Amino acid sequence: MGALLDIKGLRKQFGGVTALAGVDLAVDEGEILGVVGPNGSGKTTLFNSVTGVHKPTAGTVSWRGRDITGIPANAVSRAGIAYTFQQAMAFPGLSVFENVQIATEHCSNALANFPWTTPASLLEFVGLSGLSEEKAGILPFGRLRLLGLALALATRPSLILLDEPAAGLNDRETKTLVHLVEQFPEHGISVCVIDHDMKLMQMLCRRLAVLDFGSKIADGPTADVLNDPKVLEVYLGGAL
Ligand SMILES: Nc1ncnc2c1ncn2[C@@H]1O[C@H](COP(=O)(O)OP(=O)(O)OP(=O)(O)O)[C@@H](O)[C@H]1O
Repeated sequence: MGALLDIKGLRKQFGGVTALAGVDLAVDEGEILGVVGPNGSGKTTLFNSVTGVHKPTAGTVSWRGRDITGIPANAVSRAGIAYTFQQAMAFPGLSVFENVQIATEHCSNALANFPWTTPASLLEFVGLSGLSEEKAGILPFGRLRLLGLALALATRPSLILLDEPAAGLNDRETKTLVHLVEQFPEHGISVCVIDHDMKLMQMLCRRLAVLDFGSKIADGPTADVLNDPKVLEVYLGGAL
């Protein structure tokens, strides 16, 4: 069986800056894949070039065997790919419940056996039931992150791209996040996650891909990749 998401030769140029220099990356059904790399190595550009935020300069993105290269963000979402940004996106003046309600109402994906089809079930899953009447704008950062996860799940995706989901979270919040994300594959949701927190990546991902200057320099089982001399060299020549 082919990969769920199959990226081939992806290239993104911003004027004279080569953010992606021809990246191949496949996400398989049911996996949690990690993408790491130093600042500016192209991780967010990779997500942006898959999700319609940027049009790739060259290369292809296939989704379940269909070419989706350069399609707009709303079409990517309808296809079943959700994206959580580094900054959680929610309407600050609306309640937590209303935010999730709007997201569920705009969902047209009919994923069989999807467990969280109502705003209440989504809020319960991410542990925000008790805050459903609060305005999203007053939520502390960690809770806002959980709301971002609920909003992504509300689109009933088959794949979620998480961009630095644990940035700014404390240890307890990070554990909560890991506990939630670990459950996604058993509900038919694959995951591709970017983060700098190697402890988090080791907890979540059996496979890691490493970007450096817009090129993939390693891709394989997490423990192997973290011991790869090329990867150690990129991380300041030190142990991770
Ligand atoms: N919209 C843009 N316009 C111009 N250059 C950009 C743009 N977005 C990214 N870049 C450049 O592309 C390169 C890759 O950036 P990107 O944000 O993808 O890296 P990253 O690995 O996600 O970094 P970080 O870990 O710091 O978030 C960098 O040199 C960055 O300055």
